[in-house]
Amino acid sequence: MIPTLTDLRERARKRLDPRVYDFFEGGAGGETALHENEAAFRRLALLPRVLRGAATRDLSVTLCGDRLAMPVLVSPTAFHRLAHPEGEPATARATAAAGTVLVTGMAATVPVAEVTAAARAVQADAAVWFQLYLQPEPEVTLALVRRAERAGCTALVVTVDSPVFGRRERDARHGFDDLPAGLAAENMRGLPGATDDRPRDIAMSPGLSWDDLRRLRAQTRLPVLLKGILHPGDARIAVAEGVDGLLVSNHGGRQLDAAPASIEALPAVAEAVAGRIPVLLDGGVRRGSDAAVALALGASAVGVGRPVLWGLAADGEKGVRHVLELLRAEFDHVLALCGGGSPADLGPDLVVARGSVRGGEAR
Ligand SMILES: Cc1cc2nc3c(=O)[nH]c(=O)nc-3n(C[C@H](O)[C@H](O)[C@H](O)COP(=O)(O)O)c2cc1C
Ligand SMILES: O=C(O)C(=O)c1ccccc1
Repeated sequence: MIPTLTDLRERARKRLDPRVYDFFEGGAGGETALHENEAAFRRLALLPRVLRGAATRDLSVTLCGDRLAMPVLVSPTAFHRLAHPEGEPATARATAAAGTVLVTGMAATVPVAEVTAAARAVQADAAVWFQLYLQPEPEVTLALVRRAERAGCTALVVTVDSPVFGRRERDARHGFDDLPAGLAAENMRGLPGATDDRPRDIAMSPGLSWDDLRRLRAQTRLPVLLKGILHPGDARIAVAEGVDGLLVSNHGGRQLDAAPASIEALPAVAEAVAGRIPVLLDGGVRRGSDAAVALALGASAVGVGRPVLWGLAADGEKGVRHVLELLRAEFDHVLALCGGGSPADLGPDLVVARGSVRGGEAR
């Protein structure tokens, strides 16, 4: 039997300390946004087209100069060594083998240069992006950006949905508020606020504005994507500011619990952006069909967070390889069943609401 994501999640649950499993799995508040991310996909259906003559399929997409073998990438998640002793390098090898992008980040338990090296050992031109939270002191942010540049990262992903940290009730119940001895956010060493044996804490910065983003963009030649955009007004500002891409996300339901499902926020953001920059989506993507729905509604690619942690906890690099191969095979299959030969063949006319007799938008 080929394990599905559900099987890997169950294997992860059995292997992990319940406090760690709940840290990975949980959301903010009553976990409405977390639940809705998956539920909203189930309220949508694909209306397949037929006889389109797509004899072969090419799943690849190009994003900010990097070519991805499929429109599924690995969203940044904290602390991979909590899932598996090899941590981020194992994830990086599996992601490189799948030919797609790993977004590593500030909360990685292995330094970014070791993560990019692991990816490149598998695939010489493997793409690794770096996620960061802008720190209140611009010089600290700049030091992190230089680390990412030196490590060979090819884009920066600035997470903007976390002016304050989400209220995670599972973590509060367990009293889970620090990493076990021996694990740390390794990219935060040697920065102001760090000591010899403890890296600087990751600060959330409610005072940030578009000025801070402009400063960052003036300090680097790397493309900058914003992660955690939900409002079309912010998407319009981002385009006007010259941002290179957006990631529509409610942070996997871990920040604003009252936020809509990512897939429900996507159409208005895609409309505001009108194709000028790539729009990505993460949150609740568990099937190739979810990726296809997101692409049809205007995403250029999707990210997965928790499924990668399940694979990593269940079986290390091999588990992550398996997760990405399942999503690739399912997406390829759904594309074929929709009569498509490439991601560009998926448009909004293919998506309808379940439970409505006439279905969806006017076609
Ligand atoms: C355990 C965990 C840790 C995360 N850490 C980060 C992080 O450090 N930075 C960030 O921008 N997003 C972080 N996220 C959010 C993910 O990047 C992503 O938005 C989310 O997991 C996507 O939803 P999914 O898990 O349903 O695929 C984290 C998510 C999880 C589950
Ligand atoms: O962003 C997150 O969701 C997250 O869990 C986290 C935890 C510690 C540091 C940074 C992010």
